[in-house]
Amino acid sequence: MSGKLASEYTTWKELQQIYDSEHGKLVLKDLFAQDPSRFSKFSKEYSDSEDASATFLLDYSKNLITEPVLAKLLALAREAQLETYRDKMFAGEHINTSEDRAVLHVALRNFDEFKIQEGGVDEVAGVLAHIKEFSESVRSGSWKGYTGKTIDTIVNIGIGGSDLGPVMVTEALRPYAKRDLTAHFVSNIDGTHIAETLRVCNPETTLFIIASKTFTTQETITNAESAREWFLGHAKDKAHVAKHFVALSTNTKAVTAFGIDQANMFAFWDWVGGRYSLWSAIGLSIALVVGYDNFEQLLKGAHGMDKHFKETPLENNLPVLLAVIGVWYNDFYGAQTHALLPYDQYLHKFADYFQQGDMESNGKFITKNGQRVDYQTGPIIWGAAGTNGQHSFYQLVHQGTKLIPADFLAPTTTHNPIAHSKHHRILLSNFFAQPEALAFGKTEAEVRKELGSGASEALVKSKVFEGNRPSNSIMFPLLTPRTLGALVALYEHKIFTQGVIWGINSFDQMGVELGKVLAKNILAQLGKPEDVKDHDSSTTGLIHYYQKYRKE
Ligand SMILES: O=P(O)(O)OC[C@H]1O[C@](O)(CO)[C@@H](O)[C@@H]1O
Repeated sequence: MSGKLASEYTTWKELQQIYDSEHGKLVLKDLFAQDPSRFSKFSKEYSDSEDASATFLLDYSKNLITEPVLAKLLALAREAQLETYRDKMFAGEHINTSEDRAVLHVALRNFDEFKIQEGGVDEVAGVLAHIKEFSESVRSGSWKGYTGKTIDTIVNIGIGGSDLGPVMVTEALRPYAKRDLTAHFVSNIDGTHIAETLRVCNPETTLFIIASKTFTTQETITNAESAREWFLGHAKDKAHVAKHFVALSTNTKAVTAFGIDQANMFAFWDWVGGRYSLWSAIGLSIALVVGYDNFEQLLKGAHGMDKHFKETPLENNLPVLLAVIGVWYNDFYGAQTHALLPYDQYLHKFADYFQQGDMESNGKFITKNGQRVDYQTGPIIWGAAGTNGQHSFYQLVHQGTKLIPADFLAPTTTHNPIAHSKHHRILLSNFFAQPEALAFGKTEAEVRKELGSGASEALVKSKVFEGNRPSNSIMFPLLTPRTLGALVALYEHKIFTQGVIWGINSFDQMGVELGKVLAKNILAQLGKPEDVKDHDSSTTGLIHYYQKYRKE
């Protein structure tokens, strides 16, 4: 990130030349045929240096790369000064320049290993101790509600990063969950979300966790106020709020103004970005559901990946490899999306989580220096847990007109080996087959042979799979808290690396502001048709339609 646009880097131009002259030769079938050691060249095993059980294999051999292409992509990362920016992040420099903030989610899972200078870093251990003490008191039943009953339900009220991380992780770590503690997550301002949740809650045994970094987010505060009103409708006495409402926030003033005791507030700091906050107090619901020890394992797993990212040469650095290969497709092949396809039902929220993680981080057309980019930045992230996607959108992935790079993820061992792991073997056979089909396809000659001479030309053509569609495969022994931590941090650092290459600030989110301001203005005009002012005819027409048909 040298003040230049990425497209001005020498290596970028060289990559463009390579793409222009050689991409036609990058055919996976041929690349594998020419090199029997391609898999061993282009795959790496990660192992947490302190706990070898947190390990995974990254196979990136089914990508449209050769050793020279990969070397040039890594040279691009170097020309963008990735190593310098990585070190700045770990040192606590204010690399979030537009907000003049450090970017230190890595400090939340550091356990005193790296030296990081920034106010609040020395308070991390204290907040973790608070999370431990509180989560253990709720889980053990010693924390009592206003009628003396133990808590059996938690409702996390938050949105964006204050919701998606806890949702994704509590789903991913269900095998470790306390089964008699029900967790709900309310995010949407649509009253249906809180109403349907409260319908199944008992005020005497429910704990509300109000999760908001700023404690000003309209959705969260409105939902929290409705929850408090519902609660007081039953409990009557405001003093009981202390037993049933806690806050996770950086904004002490707003938390106390809401009526939550400061003793029941779990703090974090402005250097924790919302979409990187599951490791902070925002993870309280995770600790409640899976227990503090498992939450700590999650943090340690992420820390292991932080160490790997910080200390490993780029050639062997897994987040960097994923990032530069992503840049290859995004900026040279013109791919617009990237699919995350976990073959693990527990990871069914993984793509949703990284939709915010990646798209809110790298969905930007202005560089840190205020220049408009002349290349694509962050891809559209999407996906679903296998094998559901196969019966839905894989048709387009295999035979559509778009190039869709994808990551396939799967555990070798399932938490649910029902029917002697028959389900898991079938699941994995699909996990192995899909990348193979994408990469190698099926030729016209093969189809003809299969159909015999009577088949129509149209039928033959429709059954051809062009192949040469790239993917990464990630396999791990079992989805444990530590492995999950490592995987999430792997993608976080991939996003960071791509942001550095593109020269953008991955840590602000100015693009969410305009809609919020317009909505505030419109909210004040919803009363009467004559109040509706200063809009285009479409927006005015829509508001008038609402005013005509609404029922209170
Ligand atoms: O935690 P808060 O402050 O309520 O913010 C929620 C979310 O809103 C955003 O600021 C914008 O969508 C996200 O970055 C953030 O995760």
